[in-house]
Amino acid sequence: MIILFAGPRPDHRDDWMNICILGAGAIGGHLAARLDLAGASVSALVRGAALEAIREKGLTFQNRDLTHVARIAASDCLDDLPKPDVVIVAVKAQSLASTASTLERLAGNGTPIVFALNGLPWWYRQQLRQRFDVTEEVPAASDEAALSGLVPLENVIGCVVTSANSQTAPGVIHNELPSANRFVFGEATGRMTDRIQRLAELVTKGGATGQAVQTLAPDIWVKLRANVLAASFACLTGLDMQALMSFKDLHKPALDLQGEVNRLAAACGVQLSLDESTLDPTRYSKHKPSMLQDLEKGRTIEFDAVPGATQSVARWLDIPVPTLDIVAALLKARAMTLGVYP
Ligand SMILES: NC(=O)C1=CN([C@@H]2O[C@H](COP(=O)(O)OP(=O)(O)OC[C@H]3O[C@@H](n4cnc5c(N)ncnc54)[C@H](OP(=O)(O)O)[C@@H]3O)[C@@H](O)[C@H]2O)C=CC1
Ligand SMILES: CC(C)(CO)C(=O)C(=O)O
Repeated sequence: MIILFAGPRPDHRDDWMNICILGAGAIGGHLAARLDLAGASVSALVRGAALEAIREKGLTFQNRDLTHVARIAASDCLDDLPKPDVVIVAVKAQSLASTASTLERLAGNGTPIVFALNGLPWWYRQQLRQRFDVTEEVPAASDEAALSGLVPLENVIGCVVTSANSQTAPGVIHNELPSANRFVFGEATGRMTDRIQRLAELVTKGGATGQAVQTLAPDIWVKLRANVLAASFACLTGLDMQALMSFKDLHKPALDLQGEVNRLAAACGVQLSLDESTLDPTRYSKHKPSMLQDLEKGRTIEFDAVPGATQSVARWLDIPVPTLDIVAALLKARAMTLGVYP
């Protein structure tokens, strides 16, 4: 079931939902702005230069159609912020472990926690392990090891984000394509609930596309397939999305990679077909995928959550993924050489 909300922007503040964003970078900042525009009470658990900037000047969100300055409560201490009805986590996957004690505390109070990250989510990997009786141990340093057991699945809401953004200065978020901002919410338990419908409604009121779905797995796999391809190829070549897809020599390996991810998705119950339209450069902007943004800034890349986690599923299910293995090996070598592999 898919529920899509569309409605006018309200001119009043809804008091019924206090939403705390943990990690107000590109995606967390985008969501904070949308929810503020929708009238929710938004706060941010944020640190460093971004905290100073948001306190002094507010959080600035801009694209070619809109500039919005959200005056939101911000702190690096949860106790300073209003008690949240829901928390949205939008850190990089390799930073999830650093949020574990905060999330354990929130989950202990029964607070719903939305995970708005790329890659195969820790909670979905946990479900796949159980479903396929995977005996391989959970890697000790992984987000899955840090969070499973601390955050019960009843508290977990997944969010698949399709939206191109970057943080251009602390507390300043640039959104690349105003017409392509989609946030899909789904319960880890696979139920349709009021809370995911409310989140979708707020995001839509804030001017993006919000959806609530009963089963998030199809969206997870479609987005994973796009990221495995775009993020890996971009990091290997340094090209933005439009330039990448304009380079026709990449189309054959891109389709091979798509086919491999499709086979993994099918084994997990999600049927996908090859989508050649994703290779059309006119669909894209000059956005550099967030993984390339990190690589260029010398920050650790989301290798483990994106190509790495995809390879793990292939090994669990004994499905060959030769193209993915080559791409992942090259990416890992490049990331290690640059010192950005975890
Ligand atoms: N950027 C994009 O266009 C898209 C990104 N995504 C995905 O969204 C997720 C978030 O990415 P993105 O927004 O780009 O990442 P950013 O790096 O822009 O933002 C992450 C923020 O989280 C902060 N953070 C990390 N750990 C903590 C912590 N323990 N407490 C408080 N703050 C913390 C970081 O602060 P600090 O800088 O101090 O480390 C940073 O400000 C990723 O999984 C990404 O792949 C999905 C679709 C598009
Ligand atoms: C490519 C893109 C923008 C798609 O939403 C993305 O996921 C990223 O930059 O990480």
